[in-house]
Amino acid sequence: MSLIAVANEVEKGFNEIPIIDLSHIDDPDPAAKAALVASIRDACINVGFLYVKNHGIPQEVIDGALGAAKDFFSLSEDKKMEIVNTKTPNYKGYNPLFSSSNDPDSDGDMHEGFEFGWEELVPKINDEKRANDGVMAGANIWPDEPVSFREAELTYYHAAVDLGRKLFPLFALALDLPENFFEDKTKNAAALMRVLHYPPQTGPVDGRTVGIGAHTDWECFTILWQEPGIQALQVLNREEQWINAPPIPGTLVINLGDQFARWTNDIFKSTVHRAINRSGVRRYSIPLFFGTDYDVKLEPIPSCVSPDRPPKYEVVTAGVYVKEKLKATYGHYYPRRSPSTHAYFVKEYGRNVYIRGPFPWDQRLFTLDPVTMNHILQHTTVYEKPWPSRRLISNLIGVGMLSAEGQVHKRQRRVALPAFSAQTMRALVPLVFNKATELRNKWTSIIREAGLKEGQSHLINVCSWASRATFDVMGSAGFDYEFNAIQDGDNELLRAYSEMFEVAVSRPQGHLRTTTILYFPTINSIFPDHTMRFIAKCQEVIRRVAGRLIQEKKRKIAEAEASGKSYQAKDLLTLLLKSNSSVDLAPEQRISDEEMLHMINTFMFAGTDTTSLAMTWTLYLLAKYPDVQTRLRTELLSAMPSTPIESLTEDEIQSLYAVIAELPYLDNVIKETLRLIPPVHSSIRVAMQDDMVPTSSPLKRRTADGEIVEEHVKQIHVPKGTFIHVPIEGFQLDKEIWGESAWSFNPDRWNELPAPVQELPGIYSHLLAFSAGPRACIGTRMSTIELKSFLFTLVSNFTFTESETHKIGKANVVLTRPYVAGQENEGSMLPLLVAPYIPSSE
Ligand code: HEM
Ligand SMILES: O=C(O)CCC(=O)C(=O)O
Ligand SMILES: [Fe+2]
Repeated sequence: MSLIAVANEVEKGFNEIPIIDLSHIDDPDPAAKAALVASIRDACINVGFLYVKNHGIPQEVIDGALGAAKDFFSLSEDKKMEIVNTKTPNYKGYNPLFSSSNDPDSDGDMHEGFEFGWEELVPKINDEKRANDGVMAGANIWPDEPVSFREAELTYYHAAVDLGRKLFPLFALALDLPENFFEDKTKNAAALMRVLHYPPQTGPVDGRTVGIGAHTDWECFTILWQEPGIQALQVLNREEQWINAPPIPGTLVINLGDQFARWTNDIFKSTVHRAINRSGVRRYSIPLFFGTDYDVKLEPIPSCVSPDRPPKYEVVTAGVYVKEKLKATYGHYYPRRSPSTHAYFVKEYGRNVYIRGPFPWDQRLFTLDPVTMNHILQHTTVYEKPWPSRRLISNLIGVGMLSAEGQVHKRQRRVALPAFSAQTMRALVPLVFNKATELRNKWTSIIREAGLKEGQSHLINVCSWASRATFDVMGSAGFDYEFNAIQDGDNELLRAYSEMFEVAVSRPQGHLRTTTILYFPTINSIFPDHTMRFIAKCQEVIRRVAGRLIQEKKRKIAEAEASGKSYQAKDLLTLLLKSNSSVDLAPEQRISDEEMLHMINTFMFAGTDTTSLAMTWTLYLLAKYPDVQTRLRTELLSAMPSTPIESLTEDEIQSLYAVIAELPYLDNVIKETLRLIPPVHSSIRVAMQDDMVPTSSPLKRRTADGEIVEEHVKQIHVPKGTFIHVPIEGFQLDKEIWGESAWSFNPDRWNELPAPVQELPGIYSHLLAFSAGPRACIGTRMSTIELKSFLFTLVSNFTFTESETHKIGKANVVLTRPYVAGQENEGSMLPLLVAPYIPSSE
């Protein structure tokens, strides 16, 4: 009977998973072998899953791998992040909680893992297998602790690979193929192994947050060890019921993957499965995925194809297939960890959660309740910025508005407010346009010098250019000073500022600080000596150069006044100085020259990188969503005057900007970027006294017998000293507030916002991106002018495309910055392919 006929006869689906005894695997008796093959064939055709007993992997080897895995996962997050998988081209190393999405519709898998591929236990100089294994190519990365980790995992790996090598002939026989059919296709053992850790999950399960989302495996077959005693794995049968696949002592699970389904034209099943750990304790599992060599073509075996069963799959190369899957699973353009962690908290514990920080005094309120957050951000005398984060900022830029509290802050904010009024901000428009045009010209000449032909594009690190541009704008709009950063960047003051700010986000152990700085601000508040000396040097330059600017300005204002005129410059410093000397200001409310310097520093610090990141992320999202880019460009071009921008008068620029400011799609695109990727990821406050805080969502509490009960209360008690996490991104990506599509980029959502959005505090379109209340951002208008003017100029003149070879990741290092995967140590970067826009090309 043909294989297809057999399949047709026995194909009946399943309600349980067969257990197959491998003790006869080497039995010379043909009948014993045939019986084994028949039972395997039945399992492969009907279930795609089977258990094997007497598999031959020694218990000590399993115990060793498990023990080392447990030790590894109990290391600190920072330690594990040293070998995070986005640093390698093929996702070897550590994948943090929620960083993978086996089910693309999920909110990320609720497990952390470690992945590696072929490697000899005793490394060989010329490891042919490793050199030849294509997709798996590139060295594994191992943690330096636990010290036995590499050896323990590799020992299990080789035992499992040996088992896999014995299984291939059985599968071949089950397919009526010669026993050695797969031999020349698996020379390099393209086997990937993962060790996985699933934290317990007790909150409601809604399919979006599960240990590992519903998926099929990608290779030929998987050898899966699961921790005894913990049910988590489930397999989907034909009736779409989830069948439990509990660990059975002494067995391993073998399940078939997509490569086999493709070889066999779906006669062998690659069955959907998932894992949810609701046991209340941690769970570990170890899958080893056994595929064919990289270059093997996944062509259907002739006996699996007939006129009635035509080929179901396009022929692809095995390695390419796995590579694509790896990218889809691990290569999100930004990690889902942070929003998933927030969603997980809400699901498990509700919208108001107390969490314990790393220190005994560190009790934190984590809230995603809009009513609670509004109270906290409005009551700035009760909720101050905690001293550790204030000290961090003050150490760098002095006590300016960002880090001051109480009377000092009030005084500074009062003096500064007039300088940021709508009217004075509008006066800056021509100056911002000048800078945008300068950047456009710079890019045009860079592209021209590259000698590009029509239709070609040039790789431009937009992140660095946006940063130069916003420094220039702040220099000239802020204090009438030309950094000339767009031109050459070689300016003493520019270097002092950028190097000093770099320190704030530097990488202490050669890896990025993640959100740690926000969650645990004390760790970073005390700089080591050599860093302090470096900062002192930068501060000395700033004091000298910027101090001189203040004195010069004061002299000019005084000179003008002496001659009966008023000094007419539009920069913030002039306005500040004027506002500070205004007759209605009592002398004790004036700020000193020293404080004035700290204000300048604060604007440099708070107003440049934030805006340049907003610009950078917008260009990135436009590259990522070409339809949005085209639609935006069409809108922008409709506002383009026939006269070149350079020849417009200041008044004409003002009228042009008045039109641009009202363009609806541009506005939507900017809002949507600031929502999806807010430059400031989160902030923190501390309660200076006991307080009763209003809440609009139930509190969850665990009773003595472990049950979770919900209490409907109107207020919660916040004791003095409690830290309050301000989850800016958390609110902006909340699916219960913004709807199911909250994590995707959709500028049109702003035409019709869901009702719960209106409840959000936030000074800018309900977003918390600029915060809310008396300590909200003072520069919202200024950054909007910058964003609109620059995007207008850049998007109408250039096209932006993602670079295939630069995978972009996002890290919260004080601000949310882009990094190129594998090049994190080179600093923040966002290379995009840029080409001049030629009207007929669209
Ligand atoms: C897209 C660009 C910007 C974003 C996303 C942004 C965001 C924020 C946020 C979230 C805060 C509150 C910080 C906290 O509570 O910890 C803040 C405060 C502040 N921002 Fe901005 N900002 C931007 C641009 C600017 C600009 C252009 C300036 C110009 C000078 C500026 C000056 C300030 C100042 C002085 C504060 C402190 C206000 C206070 O505490 O009274 N920002 N900003
Ligand atoms: O942990 C488990 O039981 C399942 C793991 C799995 O399906 C996978 O990693 O592909
Ligand atoms: Fe799987």
